[in-house]
Amino acid sequence: MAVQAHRQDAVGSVHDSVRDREISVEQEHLDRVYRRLEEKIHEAEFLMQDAARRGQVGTPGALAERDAQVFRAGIHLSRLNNEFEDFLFGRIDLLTGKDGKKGPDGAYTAIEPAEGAVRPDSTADIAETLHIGRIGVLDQDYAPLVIDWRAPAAAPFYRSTPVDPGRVVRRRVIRSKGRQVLGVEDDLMRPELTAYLDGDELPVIGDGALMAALGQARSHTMRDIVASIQAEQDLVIRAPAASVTYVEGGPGTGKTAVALHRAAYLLYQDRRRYAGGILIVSPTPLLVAYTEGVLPSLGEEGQVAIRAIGSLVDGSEATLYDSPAVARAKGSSRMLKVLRKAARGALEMNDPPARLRVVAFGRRLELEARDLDGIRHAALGGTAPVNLLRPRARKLLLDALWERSGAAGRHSDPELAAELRSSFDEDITSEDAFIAFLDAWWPELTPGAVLDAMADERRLGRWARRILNPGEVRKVARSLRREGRTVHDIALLDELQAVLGAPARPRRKRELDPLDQLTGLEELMPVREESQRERAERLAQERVEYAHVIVDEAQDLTPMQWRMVGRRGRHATWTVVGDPAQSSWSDPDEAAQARDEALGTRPRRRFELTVNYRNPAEIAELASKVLALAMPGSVSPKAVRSTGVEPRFTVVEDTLGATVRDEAARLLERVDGTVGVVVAMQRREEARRWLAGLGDRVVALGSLEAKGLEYDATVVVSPAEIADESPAGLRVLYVALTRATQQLTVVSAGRDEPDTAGVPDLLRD
Ligand SMILES: Nc1ncnc2c1ncn2[C@@H]1O[C@H](COP(=O)(O)OP(=O)(O)OP(=O)(O)O)[C@@H](O)[C@H]1O
Repeated sequence: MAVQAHRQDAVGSVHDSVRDREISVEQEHLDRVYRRLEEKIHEAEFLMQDAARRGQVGTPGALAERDAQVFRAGIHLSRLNNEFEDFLFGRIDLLTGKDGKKGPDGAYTAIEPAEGAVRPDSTADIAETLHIGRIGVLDQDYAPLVIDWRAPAAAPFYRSTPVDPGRVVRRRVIRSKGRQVLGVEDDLMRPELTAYLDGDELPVIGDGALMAALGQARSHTMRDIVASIQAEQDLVIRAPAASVTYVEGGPGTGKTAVALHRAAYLLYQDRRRYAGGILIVSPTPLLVAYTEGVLPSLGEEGQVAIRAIGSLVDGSEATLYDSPAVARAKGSSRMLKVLRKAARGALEMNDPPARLRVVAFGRRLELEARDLDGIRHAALGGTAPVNLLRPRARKLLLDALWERSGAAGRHSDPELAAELRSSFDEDITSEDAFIAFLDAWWPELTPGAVLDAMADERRLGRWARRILNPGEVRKVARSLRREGRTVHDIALLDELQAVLGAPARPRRKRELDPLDQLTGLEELMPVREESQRERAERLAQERVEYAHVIVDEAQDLTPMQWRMVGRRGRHATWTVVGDPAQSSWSDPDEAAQARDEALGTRPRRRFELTVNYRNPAEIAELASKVLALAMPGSVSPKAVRSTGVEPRFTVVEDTLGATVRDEAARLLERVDGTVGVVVAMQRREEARRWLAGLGDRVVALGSLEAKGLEYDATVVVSPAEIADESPAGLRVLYVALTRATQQLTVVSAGRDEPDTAGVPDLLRD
């Protein structure tokens, strides 16, 4: 288990003066680091000025050199400025290592202590002290002042536990703001040891950095967890990027946090390889907005695109939700066949001409409907995408006309015959009538046009015969007639793009990371002119495939969505994180099959996260009742905190809206941060009106929108209504019940069948 015991009980209450002394020790170190950073900033500024001076020389070589220098200095400055805030957060005190080897960051590499490091009387000397931060800083002599949290030397900060301490004796979390150290908190990894640092006994301070972090009020954006990553999480973050890293864990186990930190780690560890980009697929735009700040806080953004599953196709943005029945049909792999038929059928949707009439070699030639049908049929027999079959169809038309012309037998000499044929083809294909015919008879189709064509129920009925039932056809067609696209439509559009073979976009130059691959001015210019964010957006738009794909909330991807995501990582390595117990997809087996197809035969390394850092035990226990119904036999993650506040149960008295509003207002008074009100999807709009005027600390969410988010307190409205809304309703309810970090109120209506204490049927033992 990751949460370590503290020696505070053993040593009694630590005297304030010891705490103050330790804070001032860290303050001294932080001051040194800042002095060094300032030196580096001056160096960078000097470089920029110097480079500007050189620019006046004006030779092409000098200009290129100037740009390179300005560029490097600019990056340096921007990194330093960005990471100035709160970038030193940890320290480890270590025993002498097994060998005396040092790594590139100047720290000793041995994981285990040297034989004699601990003396027979259980005393030892601290041989090395490392400070951990968001970036690495070396002093003038190349000794490490701060180790980058992603460097191998920093791993013991996260991995070491009292059970398996390695060389670590004391692990310290440093809290600082700007240039000031505010506090320190220690975990002792070898409580049995008396360790000495510079001749004095090693002091141990504090009552748990992790608990302090977990208890903090939540805002509308996620924070990084770089100072308190736990050992089982660190194993995932630093897992080698070969093939597929597959992570399962219950609500609040840090899957999203781990996925984001892993992206930062991979970039640090092999920037060149990931110049091909990292894609993070998130379930909703709300979760994208919630997590967007984490990577910049870790100093990474440029090469990572975080995109909602409904925004993966450029030019189309999902703005609507489908009803569960429609979602089930659209997400299912049955749609694959429907789309293939639609793509072919759509060629004929605009009443194509029934005959072709052209003049060649002064003769009128004609193909009748029956001929044309035969030709279309033969052309569609090819396996290529429909748009790319057009040249084949054109060729078959010309063949038929050639045959009809009777010119084929005119020359026995093959060369002359070929010449005749080519002038025949040229004659026809330059004719306006033929060009117009081809455009109408084999139009170039776009994914959007085909999807729109499926909105016609009769047409869709034809294309989906024996694949969707008539009820599904009616509902899907109706949903496609609405203004705007749903999240499931986006995967259909992407599939259609593959089926149709939409015209390939012009190839652009592969984006190189300028830090590693400084080759010429063309790579420098855009970087200096764009903000990091603009650059990330541009890269995301230009890229179709990525070097690494991270899928968050993977349990929710439908088979069609897996196909869409799979296309973006055909040659990628993958990190897939999810929790089957939270799946809102009705048929998890079908989705698992599609996932396996997307990931191919790549070997998988499985990891499990077992500790719930979000919910207090009181809330986790209530949620586990729904888990038992939704997925009998599954094990809830272990909650690390307890608040002593039991969930509250209320029954609607007057109107649902008034009760919910009162409960939300009550919670707003009790917590400092955010309040989330989770309702069934059909009540989303209504719920927003209920909360009008309560301020921006409170938000109303449909149950599917709550995915991945968290609030200080939540109101879950009518568990039965949420559970009844879809075949996966109980799992969706489990998600809703696990969003709060401090307090939970459950509001029940009649259909919840509350008992006298207000506890709804679904949440009773
Ligand atoms: N090591 C940690 N230190 C501090 N906070 C942590 C740590 N691990 C997770 N957390 C916090 O726990 C909360 C839950 O994390 P996260 O949202 O990543 O979990 P999740 O597994 O993705 O949850 P869900 O499946 O419910 O979406 C977040 O507030 C996160 O910051």
